[in-house]
Amino acid sequence: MSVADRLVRWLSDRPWPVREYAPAPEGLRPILGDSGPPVLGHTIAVLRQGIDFGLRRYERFGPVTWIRAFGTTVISAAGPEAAQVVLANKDKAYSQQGWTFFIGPFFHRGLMLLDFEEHHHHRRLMQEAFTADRIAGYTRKVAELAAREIPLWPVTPGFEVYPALKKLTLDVATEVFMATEVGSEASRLRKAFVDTVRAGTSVVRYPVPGGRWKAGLQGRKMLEDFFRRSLPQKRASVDDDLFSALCHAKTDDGAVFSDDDVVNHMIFLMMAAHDTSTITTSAVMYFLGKDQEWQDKVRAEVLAGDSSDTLELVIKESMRLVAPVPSLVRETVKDTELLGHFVPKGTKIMVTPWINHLLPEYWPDPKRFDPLRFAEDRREDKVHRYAWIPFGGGVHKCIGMHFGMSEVKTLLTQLLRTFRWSFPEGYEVRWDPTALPIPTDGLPLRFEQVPQ
Ligand code: HEM
Repeated sequence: MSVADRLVRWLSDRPWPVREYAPAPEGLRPILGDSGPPVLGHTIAVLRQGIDFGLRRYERFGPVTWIRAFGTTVISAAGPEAAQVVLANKDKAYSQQGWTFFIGPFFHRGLMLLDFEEHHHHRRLMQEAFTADRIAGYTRKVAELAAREIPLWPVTPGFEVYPALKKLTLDVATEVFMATEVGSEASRLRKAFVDTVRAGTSVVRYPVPGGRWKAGLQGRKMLEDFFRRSLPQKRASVDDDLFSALCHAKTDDGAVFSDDDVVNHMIFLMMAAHDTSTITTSAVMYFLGKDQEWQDKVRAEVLAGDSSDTLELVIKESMRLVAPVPSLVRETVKDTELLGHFVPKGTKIMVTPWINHLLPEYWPDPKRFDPLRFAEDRREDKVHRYAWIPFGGGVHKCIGMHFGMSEVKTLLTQLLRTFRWSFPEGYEVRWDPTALPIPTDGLPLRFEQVPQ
C-alpha cells in the first residue's frame, strides 16, 4: 500500500463522531454513520480505496449506514437483504432520481433514469429491441466483427488490451446499434463516451474549464448532435439495428418513441452496453491470464465448439470479483423502513453489488477466483437471490443482460481461438475506483498466436 493510500485509510478510519442520519420514530432505529474528514468527507477514501472502503464500513456499521462523499450524504444499503428491499422496491419508495445527482446532466431520460409508470411504458416499448431474434441478429454481427478485428491485434509484449477492447466494443456498438460507419468521428465519439461516464464522479461538480464535469457536458452535446443528425435516415430505414428498432417500436395501443426519446435512449444504451461489456471482457482476460489452467480449459471447450458452459462459469465468477457496475443509486420519494431503520423521504441510497459479491458470509474465500462456485453442484450464488447481482434486480434489472452476456462470450470465443495470453509473474491489476472499474494501466499482457 502506498504512503498516500495509508494516509487516506488512516484519515477515513479515524473515530469521527458517529451521529444519527435522522431521528427515528418509535419502533424504528436511526441510521448511524459519520461524515469523515471535514469538507470532502469520505470522498477521497471512496475514490482511492473503492470497494475496500465499502467493505470496511460494512464490517463496522453493518448493512445500513450513512457517509458523506461527493458533497452529498448517502445511505449505503449493503449486503443481499438490504439490496433486496431497495431493488425489489415493493413499497415504491425508491426512485431512480438518486442517479440524477451523479449522471443526470449526461444521461437524462435514459431508461435507467425513468421511474414507475413512465419507466414501465418506456421499458415495454424498448423490449421490442431485445427479442430473442433481435439478440441473435446482433450477436451474428458481433461475431463477424470480432473475427475481422481481433486477429489483427499485435503480439507485441506489453500490448494494452483494455483500450483495444474498448475500441472493439465501440465498433460493436456502432455497427450493431446503428449499422453505421462512424469513420472520422470514431475517436471523437469514443472520447465523448469516456467523458460522459467519468463526469459522474467529478469531485468538482461545476463546469470548470479543464474539469471532468465540463468535459462530460461537452461529450453529451456531441453525442446528441450525432444521434439527432442520424435520426431522419433511421426513421426512413428498415435496418435490423437497435437504433432502427427504437425508431419503429410500437405498442399494441399505438404508442411510439418521440425523436427526443430515441436520442436519449440511444445515448444511454450506447454507454450502458459499451463500458459494461468492455469491463467484463477485461476482467475475464485478467483472471484467465493469471490462471493458465482455466484458460486452457475454456479454450479446449471453445475449440471443441460444443458448448460455452465453462466460459459462462468464468464470466460469472469474473463479474463477481469485478462488478462492472459497482454501485446503484436510488432516492426515497417517501418515508420508509429499511431493515428496521428509518429512512426519510429525499434520502439518497446506494446499493453496491460489488460489496454483496465479496461478503464472506455468502462466499467462502471471497477474493479467490473459483468459477466452480457457479457449477450446478455448488451454486453459491443461490444462497441468496441478491448475493450475485451484476445486472441489478427488480424492475430496473438490466434489459441488455442476455445480449451483454452473448456479446462478451462471442468476443472471448474469438480471443481464445486466436491467442493465448499471460502476465508477468506477480502482476496485479488495479481497478480504477473513481468511476467504473477500469484497469488503470490498460492491462498490458503478452499474447501468443494459437496455432490454427
Ligand atoms: C455485461 C454487461 C452489462 C452489465 C454488467 C450491466 C449492468 C446493469 C445494471 C447493474 C443495471 C441496473 C441499474 C439500476 O438498477 O439502477 C443495468 C441497467 C440497464 N442496462 Fe445493463 N449491463 C450490461 C450490459 C448492457 C447492454 C449490452 C445493454 C444494452 C444493449 C444494457 C442496457 C441497460 C439498460 C437500458 C438499463 C436500464 C434498465 C431499466 O432501468 O429498466 N446493459 N445494467
